Amino acid sequence: MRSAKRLLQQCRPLGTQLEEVVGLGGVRTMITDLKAAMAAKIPKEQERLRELRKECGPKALGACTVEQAIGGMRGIPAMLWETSLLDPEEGIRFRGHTIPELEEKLPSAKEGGEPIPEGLLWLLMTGEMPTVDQAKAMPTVDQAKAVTELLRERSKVPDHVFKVLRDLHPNTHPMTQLCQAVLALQVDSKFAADYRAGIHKSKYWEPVFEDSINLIAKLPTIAAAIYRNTYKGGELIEADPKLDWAANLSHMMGYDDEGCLEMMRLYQTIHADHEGGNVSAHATHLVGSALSDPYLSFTAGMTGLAGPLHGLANQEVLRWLNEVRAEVGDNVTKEQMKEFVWATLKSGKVVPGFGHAVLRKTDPRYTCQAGFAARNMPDYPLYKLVALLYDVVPDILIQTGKVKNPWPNVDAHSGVLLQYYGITEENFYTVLFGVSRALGVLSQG
Ligand SMILES: CC(=O)SCCNC(=O)CCNC(=O)[C@H](O)C(C)(C)COP(=O)(O)OP(=O)(O)OC[C@H]1O[C@@H](n2cnc3c(N)ncnc32)[C@H](O)[C@@H]1OP(=O)(O)O
Ligand SMILES: O=C([O-])CC(=O)C(=O)O
Repeated sequence: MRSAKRLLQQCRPLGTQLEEVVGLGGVRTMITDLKAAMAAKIPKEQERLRELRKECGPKALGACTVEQAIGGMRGIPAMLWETSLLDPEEGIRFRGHTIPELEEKLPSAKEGGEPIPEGLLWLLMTGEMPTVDQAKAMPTVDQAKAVTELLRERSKVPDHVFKVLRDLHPNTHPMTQLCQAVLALQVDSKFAADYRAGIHKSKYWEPVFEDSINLIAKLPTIAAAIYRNTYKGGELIEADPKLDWAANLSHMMGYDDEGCLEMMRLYQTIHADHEGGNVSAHATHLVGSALSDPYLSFTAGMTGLAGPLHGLANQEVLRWLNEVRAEVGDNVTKEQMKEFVWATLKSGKVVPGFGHAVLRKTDPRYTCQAGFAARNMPDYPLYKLVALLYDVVPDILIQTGKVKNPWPNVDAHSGVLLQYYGITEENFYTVLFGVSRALGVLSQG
């Protein structure tokens, strides 16, 4: 199943822009409070959806074939997904912006640095690029910085959640731990409480927003606790109040290298959203449609992300690369690599990190990470090994005659960046993916 957004664009009334607010004395101010920004938009968005239904309700979006029904509804434009749009040739656009555009336009923590996910969250939720405080004429703080503060205020994780994590079987996979921790937080769901109290349906968005922000704010601490419990003897590290959301995740895991902080900001930005038809987004949305609260819905998405054909592929890529290195050493030749790829296919396995349900070109998130690696770790052997795969794998997958997209996806490259900065425990990688994915699937709401 895929987003119906492109087909619906023809029916879209004029887009609503986030308005500047004229305050007391006629001084123009810009909304920096994310909830206020949402409150200014939501009634119009609700109206737009009603209009869309009224005007375009009976229009057909496309045909549905038997193959699509058998193939898990791939390619059927059957879901409205506002936050991102996936083009098979071009890749993902977040609210209309490509990955290179985001790298250029989103605010960063330091001059010319990587984008911060707080800016992306503002963009995903409001549909507007966050302002930065460069035009000093505006009596405002940076909108992305305001999101950093909002998340910091809500970041405290209740003790009972740490207890749940500590009591799990020591072999529990980090993704299973993530799901358990999020479910443990559900006791504090504002949406569940307000629903019980009889909230009017036009107001649902408010407690959903509160739950979503509370959850996003707590995820770095939860992820870091899973990491430290599983691999570092359980000694937790406090958040640093000077750091932003993604940098704090790296810091609480125990990685303070400036390069690693920048890598984590980029990683958390680009993994956030991939339209609505992928398993994690679809599962979150599906469960949410039963009015299950954001904690329950997000957990459904995470159980899907934990599958090896979806988010767990980043773990599988590293395992697979380590098998190559164990068998032939670090200086793998092109011929040895080809043999290894064929052996993988002949044993009935997939080549992890290659192929895609929608994309028909190299994933721009792969290209973005390869660019980061070229800038920051040009001589790193694992980076070179992944670059060699790019030369070898697509040709072989084409020769199988059945793979629709032989090019690498996001998961082919993310492990290289993490390994370089010392985060070597590949079983943990999908948790980092999941923390980022919360930004997209919870913004879609
Ligand atoms: C964040 C993400 O989720 S990105 C995806 C991460 N997953 C991976 O990297 C795992 C490897 N890739 C794959 O398994 C697939 O390409 C998927 C799951 C991503 C997409 O699956 P599909 O939409 O079914 O792909 P496609 O239509 O090309 O599949 C046709 C055939 O090619 C096979 N194929 C597709 N990709 C690969 C691959 N990388 N290696 C081997 N075979 C493959 C499929 O298994 C299928 O075989 P079958 O007819 O014997 O069942
Ligand atoms: O879109 C998909 O099917 C899978 C994917 O790349 C993602 O969810 O990031």
